[in-house]
Amino acid sequence: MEHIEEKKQERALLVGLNITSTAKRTDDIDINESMEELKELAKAAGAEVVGSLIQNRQSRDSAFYVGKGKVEEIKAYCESLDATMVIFNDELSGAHIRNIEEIVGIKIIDRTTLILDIFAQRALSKEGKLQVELAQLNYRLPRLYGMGGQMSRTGAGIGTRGPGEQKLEIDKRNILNKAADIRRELREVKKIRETQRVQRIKSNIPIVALVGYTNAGKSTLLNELIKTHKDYEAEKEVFAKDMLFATLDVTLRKAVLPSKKEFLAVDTVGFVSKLPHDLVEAFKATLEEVQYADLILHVVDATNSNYEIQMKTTEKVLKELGADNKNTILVYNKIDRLDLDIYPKNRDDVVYISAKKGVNMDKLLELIENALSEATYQVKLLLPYERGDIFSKLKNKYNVENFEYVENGITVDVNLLEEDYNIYKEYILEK
Ligand SMILES: Nc1nc2c(ncn2[C@@H]2O[C@H](COP(=O)(O)OP(=O)(O)OP(=O)(O)O)[C@@H](O)[C@H]2O)c(=O)[nH]1
Ligand SMILES: [Mg+2]
Repeated sequence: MEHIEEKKQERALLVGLNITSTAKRTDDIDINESMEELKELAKAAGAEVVGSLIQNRQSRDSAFYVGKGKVEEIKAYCESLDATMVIFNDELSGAHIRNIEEIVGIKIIDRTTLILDIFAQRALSKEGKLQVELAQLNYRLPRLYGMGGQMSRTGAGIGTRGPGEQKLEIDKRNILNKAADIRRELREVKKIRETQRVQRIKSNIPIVALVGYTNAGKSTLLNELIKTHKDYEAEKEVFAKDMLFATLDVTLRKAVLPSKKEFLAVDTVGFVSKLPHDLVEAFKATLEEVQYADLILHVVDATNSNYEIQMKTTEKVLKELGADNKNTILVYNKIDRLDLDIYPKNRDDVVYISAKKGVNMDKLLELIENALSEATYQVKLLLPYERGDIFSKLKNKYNVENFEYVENGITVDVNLLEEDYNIYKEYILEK
């Protein structure tokens, strides 16, 4: 049985283009590092990487991306390596794929397809699956006439999972209809999510979202954070592994602060450089948890030689999500692997930890506690009777248990978020 499985594994040749002419953007990963990451992505998708090459060019070739001569070289190289597919490090147009495929004669995919494929393999929740499918349809739409014969003939394997093989051939109209259906379904899921969110906000439990580059240690940290909660059981731990995109679904778990106050820790999908825009778009719904979080922990793998670029990538995605102005603590992780005599000093918004070894967790929890306590204000409001609208708004959003009808209005005890504190300041009776 086993060797049959092995036979099916794709043998991938990786191809990168290093553009030499234009001024290099500072947030671009070095081409060698980028290829190393592509290799990890290919492995995460289940392929065996049999070779890797980089082409230096002044600019990309309009028809063959890396140039026709190079494509011919790739063909010969693939034959000698017995490769079954070629993975390009950038997003290709439909014409590029078709032209290159015609010469090389085996399946050609790009980085975007590879990432979408990993997501399609890993998505577990209904919402996750819908989101990936939507991203795949959006990717395919402009390339409908570009995906060549190889794609349709192979029938299985990386790049063909998801919406299914036949769907590659359905016309644009069908794809558009399908995309509209998925959007509708996602809106339904979103409604449920919103209801849950309102309940959470009403219960006054603050939400702390763990975000960061893939493999930074977000899930490991979440598992460490939840251990002290009274309801902790091993089954509540989330999947953490040395693998890109180990996490795809957003998971919320209860954790507890030194003051015994509870908070909800949210594990999220990791980011990666050149993350397909369609995917960010599609995952916006899931990542809304991040937008609504009271606090963000930006988890960074401090041992990664590219950690600064990884941070920039994460910040860029957060900005796209509209969560860049959130209260954030920078968490440098994996310091157990840093050979330091003296650890850098922790600051109010920066902490150095080892999630795996549980180093400096007390310091992190203290920072979370401080950040969260700043975020809410316990107040007594006096709302005049003609402002019943405010009272209903507060009742919808907060846990309003203590209120009283008095002579000149309603007095309400409520723990306000900063944004509402600023809006309703004028009605404060006492703090
Ligand atoms: N040495 C060391 N390894 C760690 C630490 N934290 C996490 N790791 C390892 O890093 C790898 C990735 O950890 P995860 O927690 O899955 O990372 P993640 O950020 O959730 O990754 P994705 O879900 O793929 O985005 C695992 O092999 C962890 O064991 C740490 O503090 N020290
Ligand atoms: Mg994870």
